Amino acid sequence: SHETHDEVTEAQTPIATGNGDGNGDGDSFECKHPPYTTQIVSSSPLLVYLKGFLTPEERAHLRSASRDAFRRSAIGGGSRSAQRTSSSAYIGRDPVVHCIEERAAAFQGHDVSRAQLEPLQLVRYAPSERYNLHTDWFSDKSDADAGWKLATNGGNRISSFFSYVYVSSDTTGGGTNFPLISAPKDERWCDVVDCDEPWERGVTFRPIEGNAIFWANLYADGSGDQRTLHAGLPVTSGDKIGINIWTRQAMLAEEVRGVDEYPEV
Ligand SMILES: O=C(O)CCC(=O)C(=O)O
Ligand SMILES: [Fe+2]
Repeated sequence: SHETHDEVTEAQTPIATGNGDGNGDGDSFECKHPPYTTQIVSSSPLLVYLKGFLTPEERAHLRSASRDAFRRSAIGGGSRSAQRTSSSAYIGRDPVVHCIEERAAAFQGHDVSRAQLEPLQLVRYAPSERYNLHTDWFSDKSDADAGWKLATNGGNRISSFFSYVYVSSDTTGGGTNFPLISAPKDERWCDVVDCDEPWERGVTFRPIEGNAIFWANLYADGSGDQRTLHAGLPVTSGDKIGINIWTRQAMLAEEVRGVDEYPEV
């Protein structure tokens, strides 16, 4: 219909026209959430697959806004590690980021607010780079600065989104593997799941631009769920950029989240 056509045009034009500085602060941007689809992969722990969670325009913006900010990734405690050989970049809040934050919070229901989200983190992998098996939730034993994280900053990570921002056409490898979650059985999953992996490896999602996985990290009593163990498998060729959206149990201090320049109206 005419209306549908208009919506598509509006969703695509504003970011592209912006003010051209790549900061997403052009005043023409209007947040329009894409009609992404969701499917449950596992109910315990909860793991949901989302198709079309990030639009092509949002992905292009995330890439250009983070281009110069990548540094060798750290793990808990702020240290470099052979466990995680990727580069990461934190991206400041701008209208596009705000829009993605709003979507990520809304997906989790009315009891989760945008103020519980950590600053969004992009992760870039070049060939051979990977992130070995880990959980995203903090355990005070493994994290040198867990006290800082837990006390002042909203507690533990209740959930994670990992979305694929960029996957070069020659990319091989680079799936996201959950060894303790059973792979779904129906062959229709094979468009997003690597069905060539042996079943004892659990489930491996192939990196597909715009799609995302969401999972719950904690049990109802707040303790970490070890079954959420996962890895960013080595990229064997090409490049992969993903984004982490982590939600805490409570609102984060402004010193962590940054002043909210784009409050909800
Ligand atoms: O790269 C991936 O597929 C997963 C990355 C990840 O788990 C993380 O950055 O915490
Ligand atoms: Fe992770």
